Amino acid sequence: MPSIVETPASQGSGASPKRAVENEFSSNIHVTTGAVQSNSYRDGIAIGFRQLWTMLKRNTILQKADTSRQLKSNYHPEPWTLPGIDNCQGRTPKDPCINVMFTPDTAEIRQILTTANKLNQAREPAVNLNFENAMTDVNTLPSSTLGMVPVPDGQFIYNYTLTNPNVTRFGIEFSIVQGPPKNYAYQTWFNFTNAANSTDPFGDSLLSFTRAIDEAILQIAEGSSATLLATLKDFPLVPPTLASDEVVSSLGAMFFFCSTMVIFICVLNQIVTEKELHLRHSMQMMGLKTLVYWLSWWLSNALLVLVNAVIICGFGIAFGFTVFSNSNFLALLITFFLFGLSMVTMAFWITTMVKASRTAILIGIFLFIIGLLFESMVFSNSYVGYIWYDSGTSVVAKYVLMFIPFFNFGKVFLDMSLFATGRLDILTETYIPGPGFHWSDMYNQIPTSYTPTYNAERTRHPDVPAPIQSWYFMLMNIGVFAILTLYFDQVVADDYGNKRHPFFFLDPSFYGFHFRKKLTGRDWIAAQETDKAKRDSRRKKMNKNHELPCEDEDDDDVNAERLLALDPSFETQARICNLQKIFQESAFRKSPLDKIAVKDLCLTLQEGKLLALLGQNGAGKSTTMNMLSGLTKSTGGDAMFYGLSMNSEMAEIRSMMGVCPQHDILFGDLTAEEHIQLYAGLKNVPKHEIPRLAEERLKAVRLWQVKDKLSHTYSGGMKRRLSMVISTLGDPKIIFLDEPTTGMDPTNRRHVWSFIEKFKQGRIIILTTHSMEEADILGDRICVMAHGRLRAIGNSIHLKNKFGAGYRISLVTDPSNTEFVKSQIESRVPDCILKDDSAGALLYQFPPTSMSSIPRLVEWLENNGVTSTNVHPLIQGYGISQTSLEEVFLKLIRDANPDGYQGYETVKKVVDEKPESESTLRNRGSNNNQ
Ligand SMILES: Nc1ncnc2c1ncn2[C@@H]1O[C@H](COP(=O)(O)OP(=O)(O)OP(=O)(O)O)[C@@H](O)[C@H]1O
Repeated sequence: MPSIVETPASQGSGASPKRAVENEFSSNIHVTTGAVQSNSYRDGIAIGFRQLWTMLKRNTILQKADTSRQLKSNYHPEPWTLPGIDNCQGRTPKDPCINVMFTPDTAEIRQILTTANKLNQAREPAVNLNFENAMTDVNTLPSSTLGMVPVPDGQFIYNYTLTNPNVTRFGIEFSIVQGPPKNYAYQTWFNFTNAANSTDPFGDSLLSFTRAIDEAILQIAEGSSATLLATLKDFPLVPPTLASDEVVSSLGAMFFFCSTMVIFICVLNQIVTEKELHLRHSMQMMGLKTLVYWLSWWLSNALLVLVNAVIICGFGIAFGFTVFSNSNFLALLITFFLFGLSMVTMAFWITTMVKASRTAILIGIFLFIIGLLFESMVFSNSYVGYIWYDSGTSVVAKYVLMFIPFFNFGKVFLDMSLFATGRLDILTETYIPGPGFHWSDMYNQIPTSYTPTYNAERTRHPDVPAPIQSWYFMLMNIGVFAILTLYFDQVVADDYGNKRHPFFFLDPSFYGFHFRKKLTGRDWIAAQETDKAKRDSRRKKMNKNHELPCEDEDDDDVNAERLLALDPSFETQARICNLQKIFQESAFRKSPLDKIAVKDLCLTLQEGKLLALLGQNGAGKSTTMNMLSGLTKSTGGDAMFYGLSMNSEMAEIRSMMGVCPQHDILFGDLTAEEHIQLYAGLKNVPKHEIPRLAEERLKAVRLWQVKDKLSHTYSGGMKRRLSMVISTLGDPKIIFLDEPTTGMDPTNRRHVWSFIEKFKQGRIIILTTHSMEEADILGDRICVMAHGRLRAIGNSIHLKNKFGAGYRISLVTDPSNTEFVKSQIESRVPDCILKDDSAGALLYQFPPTSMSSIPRLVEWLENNGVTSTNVHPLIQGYGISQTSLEEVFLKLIRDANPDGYQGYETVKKVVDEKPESESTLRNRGSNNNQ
């Protein structure tokens, strides 16, 4: 401890006492602090150990004190007056019972029991126990309460108490060995449970009974040499197998609900994935009917649900669950089947509103959890399970519950399990087997004995309907969900924006009744013109506040094609008139900013003449194909194929149409041959023809060798070839091929080209492509689109001549002759353009206007070229080439994009040039401020 002392130094220096204290203190502190620092760690451990030791000592002392106090009380218990044995009680207070069963029945044992009875009489309360007739049958129940009953042996006591729980109060099995010394041994059987004849070993009655027997033996054996051995044994309990049965009956609805819900989630996933991959659309384009589509899914899932129901019922019976073994098999099977079907149909309905499979699975899991909680909480006991049927429950709640399949399933399963598995009587703890669930029970209202009294004050019983009602509700669920599926499938917009009017079902044409007169070709064309005029005036009105960019004039050929398409006297197999597609920015209103993907397209199509559609990305080619194939609804105009209108008779057109969409329409888990079988089936190709067709077509596109491989193992080019072949099934008169050769190697592409070339006879084929070579080779007519409009149309030569730069001639001469050769060429073709002149190599361009002069020039080149006689020719060599289609295409695209083509569809000028609104500017300003 630092000490405060006055040192001589402090005194001498005249320092204040405070300073002296500080100095002293601080010097001491220094030492002390050092000592504390060096010892604190060790001291800390030492202190810890010391504290631990102290606490251990304290605990030992406390424990010793506690034990000695307990021992003291055990050694010297409080005195206790033992009561006598009172009368037994049966399963219920009214039921007769047996007080004592004893064995063996000898005079000596009767003497012991008589003495014990007498000794018992001396206590309060006491019952007088008489000897009764012997009992030998374990199934005999007493008709009145019995005193002391002789029985054959200990095994009988075991069996009897097991068969008839809570009937017997005590059993006593003697084993007396005659001495000397004589040994009195006995075993007392007692009821260990808290019910009815409870003989709680720590309570009074068991002690009273053994005490009475012990005293009786001591009294009888008094004066002789004897030993006494008393043991205790509890009666057997209800076999443990009942426990699992109890779980199945109370939570079965939950367990069995799970297997059906797995099917539910799978259905959601399968159908939405099919939609997501556009496989459903492709099948519809190939003629698949909506009703057939749903019915096929429904039937295949019905089979799955049936198998699931059979497996559940089979396993339930095999494992011996009473709810299965004690119920009518057919009733159980129908219950599981109807539940499965209603969940499957509910899944169908959900799929109509979901577009992504991931969302579908999440919804499935969510409903699974909700259902699981529902089944486990509501239908795990009859109290909550039946509370909904009370007159006090709101009618709305009842109706809402009716529409939930798992509510109806839970209810009927609860009914069955209550009948089948019986119940444990709470009062007597006795298992009372159920009467079993019979077919007739489906029609009977649930008896009030099964429906708990749950309102103590008003003691109401819910009026629980017959189980069959839940079946009716499940059937109703199936019907309602099926109707909702078909309705939502029509009115919810698909990926292509197709949807019907919410009241489409009021239109007689939906049911196949067409009261409107079919238009003749002339009237149909007139209608298209009127329609276009209306559209134009509407659009003008809407755009009056927006300055639209000036559109350049249509090309002559395009105008001529328009006139031809709108000329009723022109005979052709198909024509497209003023076809238009606008993708709206907002689902609710039209706006000048809506995307015009295709604008007033007019075309004529002839059999045997393939039309190749070229255009930059986003030009509107696929949208045109989608409209023509019925995948997307047009927003204006129409097309007529063989006298059938695209807008109103698409179903008929589809029967003669084949489509190879831009994205492959293949099922990963089907082989090439199975695809042919599927789509040929949809196209109604005669069954016997399908194998021949498959071989012929697959060989043509070189897929025959891999016909048995699953399509997901195919390369991109192979998938494209298969999609192409599919579009040709069913001998279609109209074929749409949207970029059919994308991703194919040159060899296979040529095979496909030759296949298309042969196939186009007698058919209308429209093909879109980005390959100029493909268009050049296959296209009888080529049209180029840009920004949704037709820019040029004609055959390859015509387009090259019209839009190309003409011919190019390159030649080589001796540099000394260059000027002479130039003068000769320019005199023969005055409007030629010299493009290159270097070291005797000349490159000339001849515009299309100079076409007539070219033969003369070629003749002169030939005469002055290398021949067998002329070894030093003026012209050492020359070559002539025409402008390629690619150059024509690039020129047209350049013309259509005066501001430069970025490689993608530019946003409409009107958007670019739209003046920034005040609010936008304000927002920008505030963002900058931030
Ligand atoms: N569902 C849609 N919603 C909005 N705009 C769309 C939709 N489908 C297409 N478009 C737009 O319509 C225009 C034409 O698209 P389309 O797919 O027909 O072009 P394309 O000529 O087939 O292009 P590509 O050669 O790239 O296939 C594009 O600007 C595109 O962005």
